[in-house]
Order: sequence, then C-alpha cells, then structure tokens
Amino acid sequence: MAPDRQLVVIDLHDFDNRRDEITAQLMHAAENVGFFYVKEPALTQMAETMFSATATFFALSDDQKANFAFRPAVNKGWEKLAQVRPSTGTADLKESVSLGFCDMEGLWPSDSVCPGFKDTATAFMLECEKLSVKLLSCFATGLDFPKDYFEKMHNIDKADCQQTLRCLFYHDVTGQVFPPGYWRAGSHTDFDTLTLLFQRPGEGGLEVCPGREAVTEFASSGEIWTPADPIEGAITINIGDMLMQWSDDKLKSTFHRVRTPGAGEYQGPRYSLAYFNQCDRSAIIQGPLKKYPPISGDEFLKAAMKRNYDALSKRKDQALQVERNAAAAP
Ligand SMILES: O=C(O)CCC(=O)C(=O)O
Ligand SMILES: [Fe+2]
Repeated sequence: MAPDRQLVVIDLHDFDNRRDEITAQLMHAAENVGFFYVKEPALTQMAETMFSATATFFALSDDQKANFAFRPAVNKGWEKLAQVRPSTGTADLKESVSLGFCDMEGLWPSDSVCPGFKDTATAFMLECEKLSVKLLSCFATGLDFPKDYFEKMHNIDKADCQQTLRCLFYHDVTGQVFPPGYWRAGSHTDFDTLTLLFQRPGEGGLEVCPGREAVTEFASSGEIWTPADPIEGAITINIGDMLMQWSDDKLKSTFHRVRTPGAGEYQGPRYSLAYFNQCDRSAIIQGPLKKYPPISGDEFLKAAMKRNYDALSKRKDQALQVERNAAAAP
C-alpha cells in the first residue's frame, strides 16, 4: 500500500473535552506517517524568545562556546561540524547546544556571557514538557497503557532524566556550493520517544521519508522525500525509535533530513529547536505485545549509538577499500 504522505495539522483546542478525537488523530498520523504538526501558537510564540537567546549564544566566539563543549556521556553541551550520520559519512553543516534539566553542571553560560539564557531555556523546556505530557498521555491511551504511563518514565525530577532540548544553528551558506553528500542534517531517525521540533517560517529544508516497518531496520523503504516545511503557529512533531519499539512497531519513527539550500533559494542561517523526549535511564521499554525483549532507557540509547557507530565504521572501511583498490589499479 502506498504510504499516506499527508502531514496533518492537529488542533489541540478544548483538549480535555476532545481528548478521544485528538488521540484518534494522533494515532492515525503516528501509525501512517510518523510526522505531523500540532497547533500551539502560545508555545511557538514563546519559542521566538528562545530563538533569540540561542542566536545570542551561537554569536559567541568558538573559544567562548568551547567552555560548554559537548559531553557525549550525558549528551549535553555545544558541538560544531561534529555530528556525522552513517547515512552520509560527512559532518552535518551545523552547530548545536544540547540542554536539559540535569547533567548540566558547568554547561550553562553565565548571565554575563549570555544574559538570561538559563532562565529562558528552562522556562521554555518546562512548557515543552507540559505539551509532551499531554501528547504522551494520548499515545499511552492509544496503545492501551494507563494514561500516565509515559509521563512516569520521562520524569524531569529524577536524576537519571534524559529529556533534552537541542538548539540548532545551520550556518549561512550564501554563495557556497557543496558536493553531493553534504547536508545540513543527514538522513536519520531520532532515538527518542517523541520530538517537538520548532522551525521558523522561511527557514525550510526539512524532508521526511515514511515507509520504515521495523525499528531494527536501518534504512527506510523507498527514497521518496516529502517536505515538512514550517507552519506558522504549529510545532512539527515526530515519533522516535523509543516509541516505535514501545509500540511494537505500530507507531513509525520516520527517516528525515535537512537539505542544504542551493542557488536561487534562501541560503541564510537556519535555526531550529528540538525537544527530545527520552525516557529516564532506568525506565524499561517494552510494548504491549512484547515483540522485543525489555530494555532500559540507558541501554536503548547506548545500543542506538553503537548501531550508528558500527554503520559509520563500516562505511569508512568500505571507502578505504575503494581508495586502496583505485590505488592498486594499473
Ligand atoms: O533542524 C531540523 O529541522 C531537524 C533537526 C533534527 O532532525 C535533529 O536534530 O534530530
Ligand atoms: Fe531528527
């Protein structure tokens, strides 16, 4: 059956009275496409303040930002031209700073360096959290779990909480031409449960490729990409690998990527904000049908990173072999 490519916009107004209708819409979008939009103008308005704060942060010198360098063990901090996806083998043309409710010791810029950054980011993350709890309660009901099932396992008050806000800054590429294989963000799925992605109108480039049937499959089936452009007042939402596994593959974690704009398109900077709902390290992931063995949030993320690392190593080995063969050719 051809995949349903329509990215629907779901309106959450009168949430408490319309919960069943909204749950049905969310489940349909998550089962068929894995990407959809949720209308939430108050939160997209608040995101504008966060976008300004991130622009101030990214405008610091690299030396200053290096004080908040990325810590892989906790997935927090700043990195630049560093994230290499197995799908491309090249570093994404971007920098990012990942923030959270815990594991942030020494990673917050002070007010003298970046005025109000910590307060703005914390207030914004708390609002993202509120929306996430609402959406996750619908998915819990839709999967026949208790309503607060996911909320309990994404607990921002716990020391092993892994909720993360990644602020992204894709550099100005005006006038630059990149060879094929260079992406603002190479094709990937998110490792998390649910991503809330804030994009700004006029700064597009995100594309999605539905069609993946099992969370264990690396590639998506088919290579037909559909734009997921920013919509004013709406948040782009996608299912991640954790929820795909937690739903026994019923809800789809879809491949997506961000194109590098070419000549004739807007090639200026692009900012986005991704709030990754990732379950606590100690939470146990297993679907109602027990299709996959139980796995902790900690093990799940480590396994996902290892899968990426192995795929990347394989890619490098293959490239090296091609080089060696070419050098050995008469
Ligand atoms: O910036 C975007 O639009 C997408 C970012 C993304 O997919 C990610 O960081 O996982
Ligand atoms: Fe992503």
